[in-house]
Amino acid sequence: MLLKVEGMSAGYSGVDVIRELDLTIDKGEVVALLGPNGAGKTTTLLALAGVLAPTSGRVLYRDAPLRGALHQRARRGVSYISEQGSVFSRLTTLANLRLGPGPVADALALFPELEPLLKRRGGLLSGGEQRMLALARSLAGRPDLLLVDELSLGLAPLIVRRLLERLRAAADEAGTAVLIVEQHASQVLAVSDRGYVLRRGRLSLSGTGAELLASPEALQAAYLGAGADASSG
Ligand SMILES: Nc1ncnc2c1ncn2[C@@H]1O[C@H](COP(=O)(O)OP(=O)(O)OP(=O)(O)O)[C@@H](O)[C@H]1O
Repeated sequence: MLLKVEGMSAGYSGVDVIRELDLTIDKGEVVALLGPNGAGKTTTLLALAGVLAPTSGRVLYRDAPLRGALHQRARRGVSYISEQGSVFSRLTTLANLRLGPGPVADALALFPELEPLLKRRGGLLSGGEQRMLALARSLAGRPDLLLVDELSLGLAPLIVRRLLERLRAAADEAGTAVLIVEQHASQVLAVSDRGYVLRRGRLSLSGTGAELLASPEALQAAYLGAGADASSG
């Protein structure tokens, strides 16, 4: 198992907003972390990225504790793309790519769409182009574990599909394990091996991507808190 999270709790100012989470990710797996607004998805990623310290539980990465700040985790192959896109808005696309952990040529091979945009400042790129830039930069470094927050926020479905397919390819071709946070379930589950649904900081449902897609009622119940719900705390 690449990543094993056991009983992880984390929050802000001494108040836990995620509680006792258990989750695993294997090499080459795409795992969706789903749930309604405020469920704790971003908080989970922040805790795994080293931005936020868990208040309890263990996080094992390749059987050893995952510790330290984001840059220290990056050396162990962990990459994190925040909801804001992780793009430096005053730097050009090219400068953004050069700051990345891998060759610029590799980033451009993954997203040739960026080629005509190399001289443009990051802040002037469209939302979709910024997401491509962030993904290209990260994937060029061939991370072992990629944590991605809200890829689809405000983007056209076609672009979302392109980005998700790139992530699936990174998992299949480079063995990257991807944990992807999404509010909208169906598109991401279509490329995911497994999914977890968070509700009010606790896991309320999990299954394979196919299982979760095949049972929209269970998924909806997990979001709304009806039916099979373990998140009443
Ligand atoms: N910096 C913060 N300080 C205090 N509380 C916070 C902070 N960030 C988030 N929270 C609270 O923690 C809870 C979980 O937030 P989180 O952002 O992890 O949810 P989410 O599932 O990612 O939601 P969304 O889909 O809306 O982004 C929410 O109740 C939120 O208000």
